[in-house]
Amino acid sequence: MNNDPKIIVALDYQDAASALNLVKQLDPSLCRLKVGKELFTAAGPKFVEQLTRSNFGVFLDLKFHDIPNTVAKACTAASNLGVWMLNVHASGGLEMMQAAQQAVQQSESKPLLIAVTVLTSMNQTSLNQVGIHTDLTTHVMNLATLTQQAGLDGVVCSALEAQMLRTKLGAEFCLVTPGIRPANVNQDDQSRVVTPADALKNGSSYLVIGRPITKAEDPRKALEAIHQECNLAL
Ligand SMILES: O=C(O)c1cc(=O)[nH]c(=O)n1[C@@H]1O[C@H](COP(=O)(O)O)[C@@H](O)[C@H]1O
Repeated sequence: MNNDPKIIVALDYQDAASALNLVKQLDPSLCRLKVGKELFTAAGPKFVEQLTRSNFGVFLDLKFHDIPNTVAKACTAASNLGVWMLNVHASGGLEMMQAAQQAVQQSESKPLLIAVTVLTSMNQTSLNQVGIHTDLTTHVMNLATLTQQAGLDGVVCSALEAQMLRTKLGAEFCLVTPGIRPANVNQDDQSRVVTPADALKNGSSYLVIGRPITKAEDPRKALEAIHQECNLAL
């Protein structure tokens, strides 16, 4: 029995029924679940509570990015759902992240709070297009350093940056890495992709995986194959 599953399955579905159809094929010892903007908007907080009650660790991925007071209040509401992890955008700034962290620490359940650095769908060109001309890797490092300074538990980044962040920010800092693609699997809209085994070798704490599992003919088998590829306990 694995009490700290490394794989977080992204439940990117349009309704609760479709999500539950996948969840019933999975097991809390094999993975955690991520509820993002699509499913949360369609199925709401009650559905998140239903998942947390079913023993799965739930990562509520709403990537809050607003003024500090608004984000802090949103983090309180999210913490009260009993989730395991939630996130904000690091580019919201130091003050916003500190307010978010304070709200989480004042909650009863104190979930892990992490901040998104540069989305894995972005590359240097897309970063330049939004007016950021810093080298992408340096920008990730700057935002991750700011996140640590704000007292958060970790960041969302690409596993391409995990090694650098692990060395600079220490063993305890949580590195959550989406953009995971087993070899020979479609890259979809992701730009910065890494295989599951390489991501763990690079120092990722948790791998966020959506379509390679949810769109597989047999999602349970796809999840187990990733465990085997990474030598993770089944
Ligand atoms: O915060 C996230 O989870 C996230 C951050 C990021 O930089 N890139 C990224 O892909 N994600 C999420 O991770 C999941 C990746 O899904 P797949 O591309 O289908 O594996 C999606 O739910 C994204 O919303």
